Amino acid sequence: MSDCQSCSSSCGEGGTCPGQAKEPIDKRGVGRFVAVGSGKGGVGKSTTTALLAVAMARRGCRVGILDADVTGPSIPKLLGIRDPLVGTVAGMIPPASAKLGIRVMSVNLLLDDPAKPVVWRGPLIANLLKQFWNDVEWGNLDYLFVDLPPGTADAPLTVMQSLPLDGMVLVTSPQGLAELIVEKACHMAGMLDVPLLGVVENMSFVRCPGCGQELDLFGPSHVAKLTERFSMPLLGRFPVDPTLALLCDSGRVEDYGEAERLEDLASALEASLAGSPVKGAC
Ligand SMILES: Nc1ncnc2c1ncn2[C@@H]1O[C@H](COP(=O)(O)OP(=O)(O)OP(=O)(O)O)[C@@H](O)[C@H]1O
Repeated sequence: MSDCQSCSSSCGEGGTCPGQAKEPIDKRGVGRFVAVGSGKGGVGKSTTTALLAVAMARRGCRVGILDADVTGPSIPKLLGIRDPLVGTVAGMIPPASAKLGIRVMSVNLLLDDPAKPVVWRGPLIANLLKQFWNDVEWGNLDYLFVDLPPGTADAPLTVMQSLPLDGMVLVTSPQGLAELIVEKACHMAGMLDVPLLGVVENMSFVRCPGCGQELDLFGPSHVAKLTERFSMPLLGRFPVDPTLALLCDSGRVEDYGEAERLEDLASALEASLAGSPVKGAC
């Protein structure tokens, strides 16, 4: 937690000051800690988080996903994980494991009924997110992806301040509104000193099943403006793909067949991360 006594601000927020310097946090056995955020909800942030994890797991990397979207957790559903988790006597919780060995922690794996909503105020959610890092036996991982809650409010702020992030991947879609809101998330990352690793444009186009032509379902892309403005790379573009939607709905996102697109995504992220030394690279 930050120390308000050492801060010149009079915001009265009690430990959530965005401008305050972060104390270094031990990354334990995690090589790369990557947050995935969007600003706007519904653009495919969780799907992209899962695809990033799948791309790295297919390369033989040890991968985890910390589902920080406490009020809208969807990672277990995407990966077909249903069994609730049980803590050990020592108070630590082993994460769940998906088909490719992707380790997962999500609030939905702690609820008796995953359909019940988590109706908690900000401080409770903030504490849970810290426990997801401190009290989970993640073990040694090459990549830990964090599916951030949408927006720029309390919960994403807590994650970005209390986890040892190497950087953040932004997910957007071609709609003007999504681009505008993702800019806010970019500014937030800048305020918190979290490096922007790049942007993934999801739902970029739809391929005509008849002639194969790419159609701009949501209008022309604005992603080049975004990458230029914030000096970050475009990590990948994903089409609106009914097969992907079906795989997500049936908990089989790990079976997504676009091997080349996923490999390109993994390479682009790896290149973006290449600036700083890797611990436990796969
Ligand atoms: N490229 C795509 N093609 C087809 N369907 C997609 C694609 N990307 C995401 N979807 C579908 O869109 C829905 C929303 O995706 P997802 O949950 O990843 O969004 P989100 O941004 O994480 O949402 P929230 O902000 O509510 O957490 C899901 O049903 C998912 O299967």
